Amino acid sequence: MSEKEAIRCVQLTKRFQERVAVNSLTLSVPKGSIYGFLGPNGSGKSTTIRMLCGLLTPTSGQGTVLGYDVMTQSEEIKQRIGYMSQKFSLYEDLSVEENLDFYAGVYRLGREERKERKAELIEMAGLTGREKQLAGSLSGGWKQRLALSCALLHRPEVLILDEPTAGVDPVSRRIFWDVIHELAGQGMTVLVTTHYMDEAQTCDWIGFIFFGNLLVQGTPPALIAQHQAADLEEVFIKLVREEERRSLLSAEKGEGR
Ligand SMILES: Nc1ncnc2c1ncn2[C@@H]1O[C@H](COP(=O)(O)OP(=O)(O)OP(=O)(O)O)[C@@H](O)[C@H]1O
Repeated sequence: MSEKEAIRCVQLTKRFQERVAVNSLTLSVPKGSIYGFLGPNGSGKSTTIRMLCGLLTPTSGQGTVLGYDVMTQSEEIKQRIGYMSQKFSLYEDLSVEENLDFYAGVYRLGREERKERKAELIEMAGLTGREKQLAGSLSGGWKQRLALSCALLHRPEVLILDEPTAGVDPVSRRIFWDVIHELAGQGMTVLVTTHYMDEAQTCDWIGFIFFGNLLVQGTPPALIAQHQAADLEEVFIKLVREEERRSLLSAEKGEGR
């Protein structure tokens, strides 16, 4: 693993019984970059993320996060990453501040650090004045920024976000992505899944996964040029159609997937 890589997977594979959810995935995320992980529903993005976070054991292959092995060093990884799952893990009956306190406790922050981080993150998320508001009464965009703040309390070096903006309005999405870019500008590595191509367009790197297979990886302009497409959405559609044609052909030849 190079010093410049934050995340590396080599032939990472996850099977659920007969189903191959992630098939021999090899990818690399440079430190300080934003890597957009794209693919249709059910293509293996969340499964990959769960393996990288140490929440799911790979069937085979290798994965490292900041040089730590996902198979054997998941505790070291968990201490150094911030993870936001598809369903924000907030306590709806706790206030903004109480949610932050809860996660500060999980990350075992000392009193002073807790106070300092809470103040910084409340400001960063634009939650000033809402400290006493119940998380359950916040709109989607605020919930999302609170969940991000909770994931950042322990100053992680890598941020892993699984569809953080699903169902959030365009203005909130824009504010959220401004924060993501600011964090990356400060050296944070971000791995993020999204179905929104306007968001993907602003990533430094893109990986497209389909039925567990990583089809392509590159910068948005390089992928658009390679596929002679107008934009990333067209690249995405072309890749999916090509794959569907290929799997149809192999099914006709009796090869199966
Ligand atoms: N715990 C599990 N047991 C069995 N199959 C699973 C499990 N988790 C995921 N799968 C299957 O693995 C495949 C990949 O799912 P995954 O959730 O990783 O896809 P995804 O790309 O994140 O999809 P989405 O965009 O809908 O979140 C799917 O076919 C899914 O049904």
